Amino acid sequence: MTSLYNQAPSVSAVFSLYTSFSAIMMLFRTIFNDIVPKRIQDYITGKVVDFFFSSYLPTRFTFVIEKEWDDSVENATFRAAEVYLPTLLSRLSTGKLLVGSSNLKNPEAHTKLGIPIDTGITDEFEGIHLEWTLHSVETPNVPNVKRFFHLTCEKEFRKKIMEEYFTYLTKSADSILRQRECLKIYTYDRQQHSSCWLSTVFEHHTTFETLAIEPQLKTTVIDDLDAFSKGKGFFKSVGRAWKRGYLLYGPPGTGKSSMVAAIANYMKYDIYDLQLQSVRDDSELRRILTSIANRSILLIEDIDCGSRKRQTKETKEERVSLSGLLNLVDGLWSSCGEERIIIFTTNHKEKLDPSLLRPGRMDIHILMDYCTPFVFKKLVALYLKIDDHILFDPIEKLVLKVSVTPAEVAHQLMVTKNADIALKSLLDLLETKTVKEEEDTKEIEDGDDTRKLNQMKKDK
Ligand SMILES: Nc1ncnc2c1ncn2[C@@H]1O[C@H](COP(=O)(O)OP(=O)(O)OP(=O)(O)O)[C@@H](O)[C@H]1O
Repeated sequence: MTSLYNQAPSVSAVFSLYTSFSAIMMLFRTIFNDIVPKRIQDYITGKVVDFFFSSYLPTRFTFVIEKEWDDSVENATFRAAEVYLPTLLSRLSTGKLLVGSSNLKNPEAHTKLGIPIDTGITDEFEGIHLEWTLHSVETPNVPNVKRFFHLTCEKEFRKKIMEEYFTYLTKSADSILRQRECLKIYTYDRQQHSSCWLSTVFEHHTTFETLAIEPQLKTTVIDDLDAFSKGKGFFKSVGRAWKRGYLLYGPPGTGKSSMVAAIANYMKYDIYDLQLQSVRDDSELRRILTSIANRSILLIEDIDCGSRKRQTKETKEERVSLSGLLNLVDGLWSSCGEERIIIFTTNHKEKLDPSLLRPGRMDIHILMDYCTPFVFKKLVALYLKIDDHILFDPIEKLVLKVSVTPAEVAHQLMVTKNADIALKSLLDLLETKTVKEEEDTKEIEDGDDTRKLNQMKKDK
Protein backbone atom coordinates (compact mmCIF):
# COMPACT_ATOMS: atom_id res chain seq x y z
CA MET A 1 0.00 0.00 0.00
CA THR A 2 2.82 2.32 1.00
CA SER A 3 4.83 1.42 -2.07
CA LEU A 4 1.80 2.00 -4.33
CA TYR A 5 1.25 5.38 -2.79
CA ASN A 6 4.94 6.17 -3.28
CA GLN A 7 4.74 5.19 -7.06
CA ALA A 8 1.71 7.49 -7.79
CA PRO A 9 2.77 10.84 -9.35
CA SER A 10 2.47 13.86 -7.16
CA VAL A 11 -0.22 16.52 -7.91
CA SER A 12 2.45 19.03 -8.90
CA ALA A 13 3.97 16.51 -11.36
CA VAL A 14 0.53 15.90 -12.96
CA PHE A 15 -0.10 19.62 -13.15
CA SER A 16 3.28 20.31 -14.76
CA LEU A 17 2.69 17.46 -17.25
CA TYR A 18 -0.72 18.95 -18.12
CA THR A 19 0.86 22.42 -18.59
CA SER A 20 3.56 21.04 -20.90
CA PHE A 21 0.93 19.08 -22.89
CA SER A 22 -1.26 22.20 -23.24
CA ALA A 23 1.72 24.26 -24.37
CA ILE A 24 2.65 21.65 -27.01
CA MET A 25 -0.97 21.48 -28.22
CA MET A 26 -1.16 25.28 -28.47
CA LEU A 27 2.10 25.35 -30.37
CA PHE A 28 0.83 22.62 -32.67
CA ARG A 29 -2.46 24.45 -33.20
CA THR A 30 -0.66 27.69 -34.03
CA ILE A 31 1.61 25.92 -36.53
CA PHE A 32 -1.38 24.06 -37.98
CA ASN A 33 -3.39 27.27 -38.40
CA ASP A 34 -0.57 29.50 -39.60
CA ILE A 35 1.46 27.22 -41.81
CA VAL A 36 -0.81 24.46 -43.14
CA PRO A 37 -3.00 25.67 -46.07
CA LYS A 38 -6.73 25.85 -45.37
CA ARG A 39 -7.65 23.09 -47.85
CA ILE A 40 -5.19 20.67 -46.26
CA GLN A 41 -6.49 21.66 -42.80
CA ASP A 42 -10.04 20.82 -43.93
CA TYR A 43 -8.87 17.52 -45.35
CA ILE A 44 -7.04 16.49 -42.18
CA THR A 45 -9.91 17.61 -39.95
CA GLY A 46 -12.37 15.68 -42.12
CA LYS A 47 -10.24 12.53 -41.92
CA VAL A 48 -9.92 12.81 -38.12
CA VAL A 49 -13.67 13.34 -37.73
CA ASP A 50 -14.42 10.43 -40.10
CA PHE A 51 -12.00 8.18 -38.19
CA PHE A 52 -13.49 8.83 -34.78
CA PHE A 53 -17.15 9.50 -35.53
CA SER A 54 -18.02 7.83 -38.83
CA SER A 55 -19.84 4.98 -37.15
CA TYR A 56 -22.22 7.50 -35.53
CA LEU A 57 -22.81 9.78 -38.59
CA PRO A 58 -24.73 8.95 -41.80
CA THR A 59 -22.24 8.12 -44.55
CA ARG A 60 -24.64 8.40 -47.49
CA PHE A 61 -25.71 11.58 -49.20
CA THR A 62 -28.70 12.04 -51.49
CA PHE A 63 -29.23 14.69 -54.15
CA VAL A 64 -32.86 15.40 -55.03
CA ILE A 65 -33.39 16.43 -58.65
CA GLU A 66 -36.91 17.62 -59.34
CA LYS A 67 -38.43 17.76 -62.80
CA GLU A 68 -39.59 21.31 -62.42
CA TRP A 69 -37.31 23.85 -60.94
CA ASP A 70 -39.68 26.71 -60.46
CA ASP A 71 -43.26 26.84 -61.72
CA SER A 72 -43.04 25.72 -65.31
CA VAL A 73 -39.28 25.83 -65.65
CA GLU A 74 -37.90 22.43 -66.57
CA ASN A 75 -34.84 21.41 -64.62
CA ALA A 76 -32.06 20.77 -67.14
CA THR A 77 -30.32 18.29 -64.81
CA PHE A 78 -33.52 16.23 -64.59
CA ARG A 79 -33.83 16.29 -68.37
CA ALA A 80 -30.20 15.24 -68.73
CA ALA A 81 -30.76 12.31 -66.34
CA GLU A 82 -33.88 11.26 -68.28
CA VAL A 83 -31.85 11.13 -71.47
CA TYR A 84 -28.68 9.59 -70.05
CA LEU A 85 -29.92 6.93 -67.61
CA PRO A 86 -31.78 4.69 -70.10
CA THR A 87 -28.41 4.18 -71.80
CA LEU A 88 -27.20 2.33 -68.67
CA LEU A 89 -29.44 -0.63 -69.48
CA SER A 90 -27.30 -3.31 -67.85
CA ARG A 91 -27.34 -1.50 -64.51
CA LEU A 92 -31.09 -1.54 -63.84
CA SER A 93 -31.91 -3.01 -60.44
CA THR A 94 -35.18 -4.68 -61.41
CA GLY A 95 -34.65 -5.53 -65.05
CA LYS A 96 -37.58 -3.29 -66.00
CA LEU A 97 -37.53 -0.50 -68.55
CA LEU A 98 -40.25 1.71 -70.02
CA VAL A 99 -40.54 1.36 -73.77
CA GLY A 100 -42.53 3.82 -75.86
CA SER A 101 -43.12 3.72 -79.57
CA SER A 102 -42.63 7.02 -81.28
CA ASN A 103 -44.19 6.26 -84.60
CA LEU A 104 -46.90 3.74 -85.49
CA LYS A 105 -46.60 4.41 -89.19
CA ASN A 106 -42.91 3.65 -89.29
CA PRO A 107 -42.06 0.24 -87.81
CA GLU A 108 -38.36 0.98 -88.15
CA ALA A 109 -38.56 4.11 -86.02
CA HIS A 110 -36.46 3.91 -82.87
CA THR A 111 -38.32 3.15 -79.66
CA LYS A 112 -38.06 5.56 -76.77
CA LEU A 113 -36.76 4.23 -73.47
CA GLY A 114 -37.51 5.47 -69.97
CA ILE A 115 -36.84 4.60 -66.33
CA PRO A 116 -39.89 3.20 -64.47
CA ILE A 117 -40.93 4.86 -61.20
CA ASP A 118 -39.16 3.47 -58.10
CA THR A 119 -36.65 1.53 -60.15
CA GLY A 120 -33.02 1.79 -59.12
CA ILE A 121 -30.21 2.21 -61.58
CA THR A 122 -26.51 2.37 -60.76
CA ASP A 123 -23.71 4.29 -62.37
CA GLU A 124 -19.95 4.40 -61.84
CA PHE A 125 -18.02 7.64 -62.08
CA GLU A 126 -14.25 7.53 -61.64
CA GLY A 127 -14.60 4.57 -59.31
CA ILE A 128 -17.45 6.15 -57.31
CA HIS A 129 -20.58 4.06 -56.97
CA LEU A 130 -23.80 6.01 -57.61
CA GLU A 131 -27.43 4.99 -57.18
CA TRP A 132 -30.25 6.65 -59.08
CA THR A 133 -33.99 6.19 -58.43
CA LEU A 134 -36.95 7.91 -60.05
CA HIS A 135 -39.82 8.77 -57.70
CA SER A 136 -43.20 10.43 -58.09
CA VAL A 137 -45.69 12.03 -55.69
CA GLU A 138 -49.15 13.41 -56.18
CA THR A 139 -49.79 16.94 -54.98
CA PRO A 140 -53.32 18.16 -54.14
CA ASN A 141 -54.82 20.55 -56.72
CA VAL A 142 -52.03 19.91 -59.19
CA PRO A 143 -53.06 17.77 -62.17
CA ASN A 144 -49.61 16.35 -62.95
CA VAL A 145 -47.69 14.14 -60.53
CA LYS A 146 -44.41 15.53 -59.29
CA ARG A 147 -41.42 13.51 -60.50
CA PHE A 148 -37.93 13.63 -59.10
CA PHE A 149 -34.73 11.62 -59.09
CA HIS A 150 -32.75 10.63 -56.02
CA LEU A 151 -29.03 10.31 -56.61
CA THR A 152 -27.21 8.70 -53.68
CA CYS A 153 -23.48 8.35 -53.09
CA GLU A 154 -20.97 8.09 -50.24
CA LYS A 155 -20.98 11.37 -48.40
CA GLU A 156 -17.27 11.94 -48.92
CA PHE A 157 -17.80 12.14 -52.71
CA ARG A 158 -20.61 14.66 -52.75
CA LYS A 159 -18.31 17.54 -53.66
CA LYS A 160 -16.84 15.65 -56.58
CA ILE A 161 -20.32 14.72 -57.76
CA MET A 162 -21.42 18.34 -57.62
CA GLU A 163 -18.32 19.63 -59.33
CA GLU A 164 -17.68 16.95 -61.91
CA TYR A 165 -20.40 14.31 -62.26
CA PHE A 166 -23.24 16.72 -63.05
CA THR A 167 -21.15 18.33 -65.78
CA TYR A 168 -20.38 14.86 -67.15
CA LEU A 169 -24.11 14.02 -67.01
CA THR A 170 -25.11 17.14 -68.96
CA LYS A 171 -22.40 16.61 -71.57
CA SER A 172 -23.34 12.95 -72.03
CA ALA A 173 -27.03 13.81 -72.45
CA ASP A 174 -26.10 16.53 -74.91
CA SER A 175 -24.10 14.16 -77.10
CA ILE A 176 -26.90 11.55 -76.96
CA LEU A 177 -29.39 14.20 -78.07
CA ARG A 178 -27.12 15.25 -80.94
CA GLN A 179 -27.22 11.73 -82.35
CA ARG A 180 -30.91 11.01 -81.93
CA GLU A 181 -33.25 10.56 -84.85
CA CYS A 182 -36.47 11.54 -83.19
CA LEU A 183 -37.16 15.22 -82.55
CA LYS A 184 -39.91 16.69 -80.42
CA ILE A 185 -42.29 19.55 -80.87
CA TYR A 186 -43.54 21.27 -77.72
CA THR A 187 -46.69 23.33 -77.38
CA TYR A 188 -47.36 25.54 -74.41
CA ASP A 189 -50.29 24.29 -72.36
CA ARG A 190 -51.67 27.08 -70.24
CA GLN A 191 -53.60 25.87 -67.21
CA GLN A 192 -54.94 27.76 -64.25
CA HIS A 193 -52.63 26.15 -61.71
CA SER A 194 -49.63 24.97 -63.58
CA SER A 195 -48.76 25.66 -67.17
CA CYS A 196 -46.21 23.58 -68.96
CA TRP A 197 -44.81 22.53 -72.32
CA LEU A 198 -46.42 19.38 -73.74
CA SER A 199 -44.34 17.42 -76.19
CA THR A 200 -45.06 15.11 -79.06
CA VAL A 201 -42.89 13.48 -81.70
CA PHE A 202 -42.02 15.86 -84.52
CA GLU A 203 -42.80 14.13 -87.77
CA HIS A 204 -42.33 16.77 -90.46
CA HIS A 205 -39.91 15.15 -92.88
CA THR A 206 -39.00 18.24 -94.89
CA THR A 207 -35.26 18.64 -95.27
CA PHE A 208 -33.18 21.05 -97.31
CA GLU A 209 -33.17 18.33 -99.98
CA THR A 210 -36.95 18.30 -100.28
CA LEU A 211 -37.57 22.00 -99.72
CA ALA A 212 -37.99 23.73 -103.04
CA ILE A 213 -36.17 27.04 -102.75
CA GLU A 214 -33.68 28.95 -104.86
CA PRO A 215 -30.17 27.40 -104.55
CA GLN A 216 -28.66 30.65 -103.35
CA LEU A 217 -31.14 30.92 -100.51
CA LYS A 218 -30.49 27.31 -99.54
CA THR A 219 -26.73 27.91 -99.42
CA THR A 220 -27.15 31.10 -97.39
CA VAL A 221 -29.33 29.42 -94.77
CA ILE A 222 -27.21 26.27 -94.48
CA ASP A 223 -23.96 28.26 -94.22
CA ASP A 224 -25.51 30.45 -91.55
CA LEU A 225 -26.70 27.43 -89.56
CA ASP A 226 -23.28 25.76 -89.83
CA ALA A 227 -21.52 28.90 -88.67
CA PHE A 228 -24.00 29.19 -85.82
CA SER A 229 -23.59 25.62 -84.59
CA LYS A 230 -19.81 25.92 -84.61
CA GLY A 231 -19.86 29.43 -83.25
CA LYS A 232 -19.85 29.00 -79.48
CA GLY A 233 -16.37 30.48 -79.14
CA PHE A 234 -17.07 33.27 -81.58
CA PHE A 235 -20.29 34.37 -79.89
CA LYS A 236 -18.51 34.36 -76.55
CA SER A 237 -15.51 36.28 -77.84
CA VAL A 238 -17.69 39.08 -79.20
CA GLY A 239 -19.77 39.17 -76.03
CA ARG A 240 -23.00 37.95 -77.61
CA ALA A 241 -25.47 35.30 -76.48
CA TRP A 242 -25.23 32.09 -78.52
CA LYS A 243 -28.52 32.48 -80.34
CA ARG A 244 -29.80 33.31 -83.80
CA GLY A 245 -32.98 34.98 -84.95
CA TYR A 246 -34.75 34.36 -88.27
CA LEU A 247 -37.74 36.21 -89.64
CA LEU A 248 -39.52 34.20 -92.33
CA TYR A 249 -42.00 36.23 -94.30
CA GLY A 250 -44.08 35.76 -97.43
CA PRO A 251 -47.58 34.82 -98.58
CA PRO A 252 -49.36 31.73 -97.21
CA GLY A 253 -48.24 28.49 -98.83
CA THR A 254 -44.73 29.60 -99.77
CA GLY A 255 -43.03 27.18 -97.39
CA LYS A 256 -42.39 29.07 -94.14
CA SER A 257 -43.42 26.15 -91.93
CA SER A 258 -41.57 23.77 -94.24
CA MET A 259 -38.43 25.90 -93.83
CA VAL A 260 -38.76 25.68 -90.02
CA ALA A 261 -39.01 21.89 -90.31
CA ALA A 262 -35.96 21.76 -92.58
CA ILE A 263 -33.97 23.84 -90.09
CA ALA A 264 -35.05 21.64 -87.15
CA ASN A 265 -34.20 18.43 -89.02
CA TYR A 266 -30.86 19.81 -90.16
CA MET A 267 -29.82 21.03 -86.72
CA LYS A 268 -31.54 18.18 -84.84
CA TYR A 269 -33.21 20.73 -82.57
CA ASP A 270 -36.56 20.34 -80.85
CA ILE A 271 -39.18 22.96 -81.64
CA TYR A 272 -41.03 24.99 -79.01
CA ASP A 273 -44.11 26.30 -80.79
CA LEU A 274 -45.47 29.29 -78.90
CA GLN A 275 -48.79 30.97 -79.61
CA LEU A 276 -48.19 34.48 -78.39
CA GLN A 277 -51.92 34.93 -77.79
CA SER A 278 -51.80 32.28 -75.09
CA VAL A 279 -49.23 34.15 -73.03
CA ARG A 280 -50.70 36.18 -70.18
CA ASP A 281 -48.09 38.88 -69.76
CA ASP A 282 -44.39 39.72 -69.91
CA SER A 283 -43.53 37.85 -66.74
CA GLU A 284 -45.13 34.68 -68.08
CA LEU A 285 -43.24 35.16 -71.33
CA ARG A 286 -40.01 35.46 -69.36
CA ARG A 287 -40.78 32.25 -67.47
CA ILE A 288 -41.59 30.44 -70.68
CA LEU A 289 -38.33 31.57 -72.18
CA THR A 290 -36.29 30.29 -69.28
CA SER A 291 -38.04 26.92 -69.44
CA ILE A 292 -36.88 26.17 -72.96
CA ALA A 293 -34.08 23.64 -73.31
CA ASN A 294 -30.83 24.44 -75.06
CA ARG A 295 -30.31 23.34 -78.66
CA SER A 296 -33.85 24.22 -79.61
CA ILE A 297 -35.97 26.44 -81.83
CA LEU A 298 -38.47 28.84 -80.34
CA LEU A 299 -41.09 29.29 -83.05
CA ILE A 300 -43.60 32.13 -82.97
CA GLU A 301 -45.82 31.85 -86.02
CA ASP A 302 -47.93 34.63 -87.50
CA ILE A 303 -46.35 37.24 -85.30
CA ASP A 304 -48.35 39.98 -87.04
CA CYS A 305 -51.78 38.57 -86.23
CA GLY A 306 -50.90 37.75 -82.65
CA SER A 307 -52.41 41.19 -81.84
CA ARG A 308 -50.49 41.02 -78.63
CA LYS A 309 -53.56 42.06 -76.68
CA ARG A 310 -56.29 39.75 -75.55
CA GLN A 311 -59.46 40.27 -73.58
CA THR A 312 -60.29 37.97 -70.68
CA LYS A 313 -63.84 37.12 -69.65
CA GLU A 314 -63.62 39.84 -67.03
CA THR A 315 -62.70 42.21 -69.91
CA LYS A 316 -59.39 42.85 -68.26
CA GLU A 317 -56.75 43.42 -70.87
CA GLU A 318 -53.84 41.04 -70.80
CA ARG A 319 -50.85 41.47 -72.99
CA VAL A 320 -47.31 40.80 -73.89
CA SER A 321 -45.81 44.21 -74.43
CA LEU A 322 -43.68 45.16 -77.37
CA SER A 323 -40.75 45.67 -75.04
CA GLY A 324 -41.37 42.15 -73.69
CA LEU A 325 -41.17 40.88 -77.22
CA LEU A 326 -38.02 42.85 -77.99
CA ASN A 327 -36.46 41.55 -74.81
CA LEU A 328 -37.22 38.07 -76.04
CA VAL A 329 -35.42 38.82 -79.29
CA ASP A 330 -32.30 40.58 -78.13
CA GLY A 331 -32.67 41.69 -74.53
CA LEU A 332 -31.27 40.19 -71.40
CA TRP A 333 -33.85 37.41 -71.18
CA SER A 334 -32.79 36.10 -74.52
CA SER A 335 -29.33 35.48 -73.12
CA CYS A 336 -30.44 32.69 -70.83
CA GLY A 337 -29.59 29.31 -72.28
CA GLU A 338 -27.39 28.54 -75.22
CA GLU A 339 -27.61 27.40 -78.79
CA ARG A 340 -31.08 28.63 -79.45
CA ILE A 341 -32.76 29.75 -82.62
CA ILE A 342 -35.76 32.06 -82.50
CA ILE A 343 -37.96 32.03 -85.60
CA PHE A 344 -40.79 34.45 -86.28
CA THR A 345 -43.03 33.89 -89.27
CA THR A 346 -45.44 36.34 -90.82
CA ASN A 347 -47.55 36.72 -93.93
CA HIS A 348 -47.44 40.50 -93.52
CA LYS A 349 -44.02 41.87 -92.79
CA GLU A 350 -45.35 45.38 -93.42
CA LYS A 351 -47.68 45.04 -90.42
CA LEU A 352 -44.86 44.37 -87.96
CA ASP A 353 -43.73 47.04 -85.57
CA PRO A 354 -40.69 48.71 -87.18
CA SER A 355 -38.69 48.23 -83.99
CA LEU A 356 -38.83 44.47 -84.57
CA LEU A 357 -37.31 44.92 -87.99
CA ARG A 358 -34.42 47.17 -87.04
CA PRO A 359 -30.97 45.83 -87.93
CA GLY A 360 -29.63 43.48 -85.31
CA ARG A 361 -33.03 42.43 -83.98
CA MET A 362 -33.64 39.38 -86.14
CA ASP A 363 -30.35 38.30 -87.68
CA ILE A 364 -31.71 37.18 -91.02
CA HIS A 365 -34.89 38.16 -92.86
CA ILE A 366 -35.90 35.47 -95.34
CA LEU A 367 -38.49 36.08 -98.03
CA MET A 368 -40.39 32.91 -98.89
CA ASP A 369 -41.76 33.91 -102.24
CA TYR A 370 -44.06 32.74 -105.00
CA CYS A 371 -42.93 29.95 -107.28
CA THR A 372 -40.07 30.53 -109.70
CA PRO A 373 -39.18 28.29 -112.68
CA PHE A 374 -36.42 26.69 -110.58
CA VAL A 375 -38.78 25.96 -107.69
CA PHE A 376 -41.38 24.59 -110.10
CA LYS A 377 -38.83 22.17 -111.64
CA LYS A 378 -37.61 21.12 -108.21
CA LEU A 379 -41.18 20.31 -107.15
CA VAL A 380 -41.78 18.31 -110.34
CA ALA A 381 -38.57 16.37 -109.72
CA LEU A 382 -39.75 15.62 -106.19
CA TYR A 383 -43.33 14.68 -106.94
CA LEU A 384 -43.19 13.24 -110.47
CA LYS A 385 -39.51 12.18 -110.62
CA ILE A 386 -38.95 13.76 -114.05
CA ASP A 387 -36.66 16.58 -115.10
CA ASP A 388 -38.09 17.40 -118.54
CA HIS A 389 -41.45 17.53 -120.29
CA ILE A 390 -43.02 19.25 -123.25
CA LEU A 391 -45.24 21.32 -120.91
CA PHE A 392 -42.28 22.70 -118.91
CA ASP A 393 -41.78 25.62 -121.28
CA PRO A 394 -45.34 27.06 -121.25
CA ILE A 395 -45.60 26.44 -117.49
CA GLU A 396 -42.32 28.23 -116.74
CA LYS A 397 -43.46 31.24 -118.79
CA LEU A 398 -46.71 31.45 -116.85
CA VAL A 399 -44.95 30.92 -113.50
CA LEU A 400 -42.95 34.07 -114.22
CA LYS A 401 -46.14 35.95 -115.04
CA VAL A 402 -48.61 35.00 -112.30
CA SER A 403 -48.39 34.59 -108.54
CA VAL A 404 -48.62 30.90 -107.71
CA THR A 405 -47.38 29.48 -104.42
CA PRO A 406 -45.26 26.31 -104.11
CA ALA A 407 -48.16 24.88 -102.07
CA GLU A 408 -50.56 25.35 -105.01
CA VAL A 409 -48.08 23.79 -107.44
CA ALA A 410 -47.40 20.88 -105.08
CA HIS A 411 -51.15 20.32 -104.73
CA GLN A 412 -51.59 19.95 -108.52
CA LEU A 413 -48.58 17.66 -108.80
CA MET A 414 -49.92 15.35 -106.13
CA VAL A 415 -53.21 14.70 -107.91
CA THR A 416 -51.77 11.84 -109.97
CA LYS A 417 -48.48 10.12 -110.73
CA ASN A 418 -49.20 10.52 -114.43
CA ALA A 419 -46.96 13.44 -115.43
CA ASP A 420 -49.02 14.40 -118.51
CA ILE A 421 -52.22 14.75 -116.48
CA ALA A 422 -50.59 16.44 -113.49
CA LEU A 423 -48.73 19.02 -115.58
CA LYS A 424 -51.78 19.69 -117.72
CA SER A 425 -53.86 20.41 -114.61
CA LEU A 426 -51.13 22.74 -113.39
CA LEU A 427 -51.09 24.52 -116.75
CA ASP A 428 -54.88 24.92 -116.55
CA LEU A 429 -54.56 26.41 -113.08
CA LEU A 430 -51.94 28.90 -114.27
CA GLU A 431 -54.03 29.91 -117.28
CA THR A 432 -57.07 30.46 -115.08
CA LYS A 433 -54.93 32.56 -112.73
CA THR A 434 -53.59 34.60 -115.66
CA VAL A 435 -57.09 35.42 -116.87
CA LYS A 436 -58.15 36.33 -113.32
CA GLU A 437 -55.11 38.55 -112.72
CA GLU A 438 -55.68 40.34 -116.08
CA GLU A 439 -59.32 40.95 -115.16
CA ASP A 440 -58.31 42.26 -111.72
CA THR A 441 -55.74 44.62 -113.24
CA LYS A 442 -58.30 45.89 -115.74
CA GLU A 443 -60.81 46.47 -112.94
CA ILE A 444 -58.26 48.49 -111.01
CA GLU A 445 -57.34 50.52 -114.09
CA ASP A 446 -61.04 51.13 -114.86
CA GLY A 447 -61.55 52.16 -111.24
CA ASP A 448 -58.63 54.54 -111.52
CA ASP A 449 -60.02 56.01 -114.77
CA THR A 450 -63.46 56.58 -113.19
CA ARG A 451 -61.83 58.18 -110.16
CA LYS A 452 -59.73 60.41 -112.38
CA LEU A 453 -62.84 61.36 -114.44
CA ASN A 454 -64.82 62.24 -111.31
CA GLN A 455 -61.92 64.27 -110.02
CA MET A 456 -61.68 66.18 -113.29
CA LYS A 457 -65.44 66.92 -113.18
CA LYS A 458 -65.07 68.16 -109.60
CA ASP A 459 -62.08 70.31 -110.52
CA LYS A 460 -64.08 71.95 -113.34
N1 LIG B 1 -40.85 25.66 -100.85
C1 LIG B 1 -41.55 24.52 -100.74
N2 LIG B 1 -40.96 23.35 -101.02
C2 LIG B 1 -41.64 22.19 -100.92
N3 LIG B 1 -42.93 22.14 -100.56
C3 LIG B 1 -43.56 23.27 -100.27
C4 LIG B 1 -42.89 24.52 -100.33
N4 LIG B 1 -43.75 25.49 -99.99
C5 LIG B 1 -44.91 24.89 -99.72
N5 LIG B 1 -44.81 23.56 -99.89
C6 LIG B 1 -45.88 22.58 -99.69
O1 LIG B 1 -47.04 23.29 -99.29
C7 LIG B 1 -47.49 22.92 -97.99
C8 LIG B 1 -47.80 24.17 -97.20
O2 LIG B 1 -46.61 24.91 -97.02
P1 LIG B 1 -46.20 25.63 -95.67
O3 LIG B 1 -47.18 25.29 -94.59
O4 LIG B 1 -44.78 25.35 -95.40
O5 LIG B 1 -46.40 27.14 -96.10
P2 LIG B 1 -46.47 28.42 -95.14
O6 LIG B 1 -45.77 29.51 -95.90
O7 LIG B 1 -45.96 28.10 -93.82
O8 LIG B 1 -48.01 28.70 -95.10
P3 LIG B 1 -48.81 29.52 -93.97
O9 LIG B 1 -48.31 30.91 -93.99
O10 LIG B 1 -50.22 29.40 -94.42
O11 LIG B 1 -48.55 28.81 -92.68
C9 LIG B 1 -46.35 22.12 -97.41
O12 LIG B 1 -46.80 21.07 -96.61
C10 LIG B 1 -45.60 21.59 -98.61
O13 LIG B 1 -46.19 20.37 -99.01
